[in-house]
Amino acid sequence: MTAPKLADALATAQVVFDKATLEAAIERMAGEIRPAYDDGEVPLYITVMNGGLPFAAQLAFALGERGLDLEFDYLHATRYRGQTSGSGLAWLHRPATSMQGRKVLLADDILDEGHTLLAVRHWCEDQGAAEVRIAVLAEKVHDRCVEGICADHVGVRVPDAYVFGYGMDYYEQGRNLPAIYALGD
Ligand SMILES: O=P(O)(O)OC[C@H]1O[C@H](OP(=O)(O)OP(=O)(O)O)[C@H](O)[C@@H]1O
Ligand code: HPA
Repeated sequence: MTAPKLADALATAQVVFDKATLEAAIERMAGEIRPAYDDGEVPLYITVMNGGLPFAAQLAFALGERGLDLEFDYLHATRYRGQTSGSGLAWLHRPATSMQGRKVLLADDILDEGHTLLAVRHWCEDQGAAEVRIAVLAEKVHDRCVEGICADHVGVRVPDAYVFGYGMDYYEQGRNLPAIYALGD
């Protein structure tokens, strides 16, 4: 099946957050997160691929500017697989670094229904993480979120529509758009 075209989606999509607003939100988040690591322990910074990549990079620099060192690793768990609705979670890569006794900071693009980050957080806890903190660029506002998950740090709240850009894909396209768009009707 050929994927719907990004250009067609952009023709009717709305910009919900532009680049300047997102950059400011990430700076604010870094300011909020920094004091959680004042004890000098280096957190294990886990990027949730693929969508979390641009946000995680920007947040890492903003934390570095505030004097916080991070140890990097990543995981890839996906339940949308290039589609606009989710199904079962598939783990494509697990971090190689031991989490035993570590403070883990997860960076992802979006908390939508919460299944992905709930499973990821449980996995980190099962691996012996001493603490798991979650930072997401966007949280979707609706009442379908699973019980037992919330983000500790949120950049922006997005409406209940399929969103893309700034790491998030439209059929694996548009991840490097420097704004968040909501898909039109
Ligand atoms: O809260 P949920 O409803 O579980 O959805 C959020 C997850 O979905 C997206 O990942 P996706 O499965 O699209 O994988 P990708 O990052 O590789 O695109 C996104 O990056 C989050 O990890
Ligand atoms: O609205 C979304 N857009 C992109 N990826 C997603 N993963 C969960 N929800 C979304």
